[in-house]
Amino acid sequence: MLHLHRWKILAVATLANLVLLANLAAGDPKGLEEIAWLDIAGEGGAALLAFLWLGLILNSRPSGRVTNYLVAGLTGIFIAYWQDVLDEVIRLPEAVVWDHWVESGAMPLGMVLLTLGIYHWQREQLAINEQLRRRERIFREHRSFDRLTNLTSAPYLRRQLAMELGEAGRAVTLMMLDVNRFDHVRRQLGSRDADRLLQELAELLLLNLRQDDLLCRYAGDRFAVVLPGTGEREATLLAGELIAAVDHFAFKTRQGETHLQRLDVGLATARGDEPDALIERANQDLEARRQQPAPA
Ligand SMILES: Nc1nc2c(ncn2[C@@H]2O[C@H](COP(=O)(O)OP(=O)(O)OP(=O)(O)O)[C@@H](O)[C@H]2O)c(=O)[nH]1
Repeated sequence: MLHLHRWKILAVATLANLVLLANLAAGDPKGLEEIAWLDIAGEGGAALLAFLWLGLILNSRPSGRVTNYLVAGLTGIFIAYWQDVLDEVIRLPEAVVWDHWVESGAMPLGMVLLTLGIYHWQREQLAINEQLRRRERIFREHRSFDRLTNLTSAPYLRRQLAMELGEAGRAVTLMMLDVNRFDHVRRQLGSRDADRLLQELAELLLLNLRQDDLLCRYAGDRFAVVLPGTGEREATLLAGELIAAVDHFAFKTRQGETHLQRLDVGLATARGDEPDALIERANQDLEARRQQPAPA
């Protein structure tokens, strides 16, 4: 990500150099015996840490308002400490006052901007968490994520189901979704477009689910949805909505051709099952529905 922010990095480096040049132009280097090394270590260490935080922020964030606040805040803090360090090695004449402004002005300004940045960052994170809910539901475990779709995988599904099924008195339905004849689709489109189709289908399904539902990639072209607090009737309605959404999804191949696909669905509402038994029933239901003739 650092390459996205090269202007910001250049601006901070230029500012630090300007402060150094202004100190050199206005003052004289102190003798070695005058230097308080402990102060240099403390203030220099703080400047270095502020610079390191700046690098870490820039390396992990896209451009935008929140990043600008964080960078401006940390730059203020870094410059204040940098001036502190320069004060230790360069003696400025009594008449010079701007160094006090750099030190005492940049620090509180930096703190205010950093606080604003952290406040907006927190709001941004809450919004992202809301979006991630349908992928993660209750806990976050990044080793469980499927690289292609960014959805969680079958072991994660089992753990979530175990938690849901442990909650007495609450209906839970498991929905299995499978792309019809995906093997044929993969041969027709090629692996790269088939990969992209799976990714886009995952996004489409997420968009059509409710806040508390959990979508996982069960295996290959099979997805699973945990529907908490949902009985058979409601789950059937939801399944119909997902089928309709996929029916109307006009996937575009890299050649710009339209490809249409169909989703097969299986449902199983928990009746005291263990996770594996519920998954098995949902898979069986999917296979049984496939055998039924398609509605005219
Ligand atoms: N491109 C791509 N293909 C995948 C991926 N995972 C599984 N597949 C392919 O998905 C196909 C799944 O085939 P099947 O299990 O026969 O399922 P199907 O063709 O949908 O058959 P039905 O389920 O009976 O409709 C295989 O060709 C796999 O190679 C993936 O991540 N990317």
